[in-house]
Amino acid sequence: MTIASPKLKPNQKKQDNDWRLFLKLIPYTRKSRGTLVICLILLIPLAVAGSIQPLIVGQAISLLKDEPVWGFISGVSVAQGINLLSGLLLLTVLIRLMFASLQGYLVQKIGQEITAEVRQDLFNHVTSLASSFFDRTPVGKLITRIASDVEALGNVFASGAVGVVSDFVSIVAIVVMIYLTNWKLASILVFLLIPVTALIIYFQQQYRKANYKAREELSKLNSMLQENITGINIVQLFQREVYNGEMYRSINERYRTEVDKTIFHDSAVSATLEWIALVAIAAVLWLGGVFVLQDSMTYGALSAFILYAQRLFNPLRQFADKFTMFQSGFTAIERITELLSEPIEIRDKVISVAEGHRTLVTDGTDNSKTGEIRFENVWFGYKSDDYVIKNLSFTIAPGEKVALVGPTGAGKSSIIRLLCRLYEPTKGRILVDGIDIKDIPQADLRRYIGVILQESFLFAGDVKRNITLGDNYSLEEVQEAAKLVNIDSFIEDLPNGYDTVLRERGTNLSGGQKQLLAFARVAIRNPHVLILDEATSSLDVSTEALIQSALDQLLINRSAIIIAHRLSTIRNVDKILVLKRGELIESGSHDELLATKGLYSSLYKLQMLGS
Ligand SMILES: Nc1ncnc2c1ncn2[C@@H]1O[C@H](COP(=O)(O)OP(=O)(O)OP(=O)(O)O)[C@@H](O)[C@H]1O
Repeated sequence: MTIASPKLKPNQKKQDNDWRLFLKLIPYTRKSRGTLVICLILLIPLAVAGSIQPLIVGQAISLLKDEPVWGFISGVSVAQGINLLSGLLLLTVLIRLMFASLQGYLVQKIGQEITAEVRQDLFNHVTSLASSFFDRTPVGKLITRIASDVEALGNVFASGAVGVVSDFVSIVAIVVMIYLTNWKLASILVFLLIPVTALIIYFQQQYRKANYKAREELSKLNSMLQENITGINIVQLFQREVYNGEMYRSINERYRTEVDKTIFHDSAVSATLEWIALVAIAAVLWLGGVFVLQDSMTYGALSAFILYAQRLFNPLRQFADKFTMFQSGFTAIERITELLSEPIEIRDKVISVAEGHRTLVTDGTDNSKTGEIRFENVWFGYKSDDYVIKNLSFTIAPGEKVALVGPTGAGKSSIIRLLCRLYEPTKGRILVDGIDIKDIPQADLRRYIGVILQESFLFAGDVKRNITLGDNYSLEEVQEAAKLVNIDSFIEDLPNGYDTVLRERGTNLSGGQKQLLAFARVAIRNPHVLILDEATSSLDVSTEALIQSALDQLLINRSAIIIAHRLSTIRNVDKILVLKRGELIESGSHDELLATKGLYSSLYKLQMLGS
């Protein structure tokens, strides 16, 4: 399920936007619809029980003052009447107590269900977004949205949503009751409601604006915190603690200022209501006193009225409190919607049945005829006007080993990212076994190609899980893969072998050790094409030799693209493609390129001189 909507900026909001935002959540209530209906039905007994309580108190006072009372207590003694009325009052209290707790529980439950579903949708959506999205979005910002915005939304449902409806029903019930009791006094109260409502709406709007800004500042604050924790080594090595602390302080200060504004507007609502409630009670006492003196109103009715006046402002105050939460909730929905409507730029092509699926051969044992890679006039730039790959064309035949060589920033890694479809070419086509990669489901493509990067990411969990990554491989298969890349003895030497628990991001392993696991991770998947992007550069010479001999095994009958700065490691490949600023400038075998005396030959000679 996804919420798709045009992006909303805070200053573009129209009045009805709040409700439009709210409606976006309706699909999420589908599962809890039954519970929601029960909550709404419970509102009726709750409102009725609440609104007759002042009347019962009024009747008791009338009974004591010998004024006209309800029929069923007029024929009994005062003591009996008081007993009956107390019993009735107790009953209403019990009804409210019972139903209010049941309703509270059910509403919380619905809130949690909806929140969980929104959170899941956000996770699924964010993990489907293309790399370019992550290039421009700070991690802390994403985490804030997924964690605290969803939480704010949860709070709306947990105590706000049905609560507001219940407050509204209470207000309506009280208004009906007071009009039935005395329309003149009732009109004073209702008249006072008008300026109160206007003031509340004004303060709420201000609150909403401040809240949006506060959330934005919180995102920035979290981004910075996340950056500093992730890069803690650099922060400490370059003594950036004080400098970064100052930057953090200034964002923190801005966040505090915005939160202050939200608190001010929130308190302003409560203070206004407090003040108006007192004015209302004074007005009722004054005018009601006059009516009692003129004998046009009973003491009992006046007492009931004073209680009503208090109660009318109570739900209004709660209404205002919840409105604050609602405003935070709307801000949260707005920001969540923004993220959910972030387009998934790289999608699998929808293929009609007639067209048929074009999938790669992934389960054959003979890899020698598969794994052809062709770039056809490919152009690509991370920014639209700045090409880092320019009109690139080359073909890698099945089983061929090709090295990409070139100075830093020449575009070698970008070629790999394009081939794995982490980014889309701006122009041109990339084909694998004659099929445009846009026509291949991403999962198939990425299963077909095994990539080992310079630095591998490890997840918290044990060694085995870091190799299987949740796929269904037996321990024997994992051991076999480890043996294939010569790292079985390394794993067996770990404290608990394959069950050794790795900490987050694998910090209890060295850079080279992490890399070894990455080799097993790819080997177990038996890919048709192997890509090594500076994969062995973090290994010491003897480990590299060990891995290299394993790699030679792994590379048999498989196409491979190898990126290496140490040119001595790629001497034996079938073909070397030399890139400079995104362009292919030389191509051929090691010997051919040396003979042409171009960029490759000068790079190679420089390295030979160095060593
Ligand atoms: N995520 C990104 N966003 C914007 N520009 C990028 C991004 N990644 C790389 N670039 C730019 O693209 C160009 C090519 O980068 P690429 O990583 O492909 O080079 P490379 O040849 O692999 O370099 P190296 O040998 O240093 O790894 C560089 O100029 C780099 O600044």
